[in-house]
Amino acid sequence: MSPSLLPLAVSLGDPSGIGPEVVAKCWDSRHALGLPPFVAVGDPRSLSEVWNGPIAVVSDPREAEGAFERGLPLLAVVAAEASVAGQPSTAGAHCSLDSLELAVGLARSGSCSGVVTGPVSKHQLYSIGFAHPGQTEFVAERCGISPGNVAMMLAGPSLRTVPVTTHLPLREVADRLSSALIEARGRVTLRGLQRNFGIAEPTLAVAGFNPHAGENGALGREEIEVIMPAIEALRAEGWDVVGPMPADTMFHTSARARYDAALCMYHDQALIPLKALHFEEGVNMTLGLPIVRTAPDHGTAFDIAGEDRADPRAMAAAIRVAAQCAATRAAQG
Ligand SMILES: NC(=O)C1=CN([C@@H]2O[C@H](COP(=O)(O)OP(=O)(O)OC[C@H]3O[C@@H](n4cnc5c(N)ncnc54)[C@H](O)[C@@H]3O)[C@@H](O)[C@H]2O)C=CC1
Ligand SMILES: NCC(=O)COP(=O)(O)O
Repeated sequence: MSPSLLPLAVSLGDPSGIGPEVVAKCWDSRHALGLPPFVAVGDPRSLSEVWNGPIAVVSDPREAEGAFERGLPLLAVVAAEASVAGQPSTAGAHCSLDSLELAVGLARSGSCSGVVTGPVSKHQLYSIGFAHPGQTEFVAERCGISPGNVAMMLAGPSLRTVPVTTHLPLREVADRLSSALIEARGRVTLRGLQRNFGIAEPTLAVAGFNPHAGENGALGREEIEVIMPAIEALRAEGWDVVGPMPADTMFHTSARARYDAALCMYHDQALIPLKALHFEEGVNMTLGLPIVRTAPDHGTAFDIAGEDRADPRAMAAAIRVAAQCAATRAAQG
């Protein structure tokens, strides 16, 4: 069986969040949404609490394709206590981590064609000792890649963005930015566009850090001293890189049409434009890994969990993009 035909592993995320609901809704609408076979990984009770559709418990992902038409295939990770939608718990945090671990392992071992991760609560994970900023860095570590050599891409139909720095206090961003980090994230992004999206000669637009990209140094010198050297280093390797661009004018319609991805200096600079344009279908993808990993762009949404209000389209897009990227990679060999 070609790797792109293997099922995807989809972790349910925090069992008290909307992950179980959106995964179940994706299975319900699998034909209308054009979704490939996938196997859910998580606590069966978190699904049954919010959904009365059929669950096909499997013990091996190879059973998922055959089971996919009769029920939502599930590799069970049973939490120490049953979860309550909207009420995060320590047992739920452990379950979300165990589910993530199993799902990533299935992709790493080649049993699944990639992993789609359901939303977890960082706060809950930190409270049980999770030492990574997010799932991105956890998956990177499990794949033997240093966090500096992966990139978190947020992708929607008309925009892809990559933050250079991710989950850290805003006041620490300026100190964390370095030419080496910007260059590394830029290179991972450019290679990731080729590897996952089949864009042979990608164009990367690099955002400035200060208002008006520093106004020639009058409003900050990061553009001159930190960002420009990284751009020049990437150009010297032959990459098509533009910038530093003023961040407030690089996301309107005609500006977006001129690049394949925007490299942004911090989390909200990248995620605000993406979620403003594409919240309902935004996909978070980790570039630089030997495996395919995607996720919906939203979080656990504890405020609406259990109310049948969760929109499954971002999870569906994450599943679809993972399958497309796995197929693109397989075709490249
Ligand atoms: N990939 C991941 O695992 C992510 C996890 N998070 C985590 O999620 C938790 C909550 O984060 P928030 O900032 O509140 O973001 P959030 O995305 O969970 O919720 C923001 C708002 O959007 C709504 N919303 C989110 N997804 C929705 C959907 N599919 N359908 C309908 N409404 C939806 C929520 O009800 C809420 O009002 C945090 O602990 C954070 O760490 C946040 C983003 C990504
Ligand atoms: N804001 C994006 C986000 O939280 C995703 O993080 P990760 O858990 O996928 O690393």
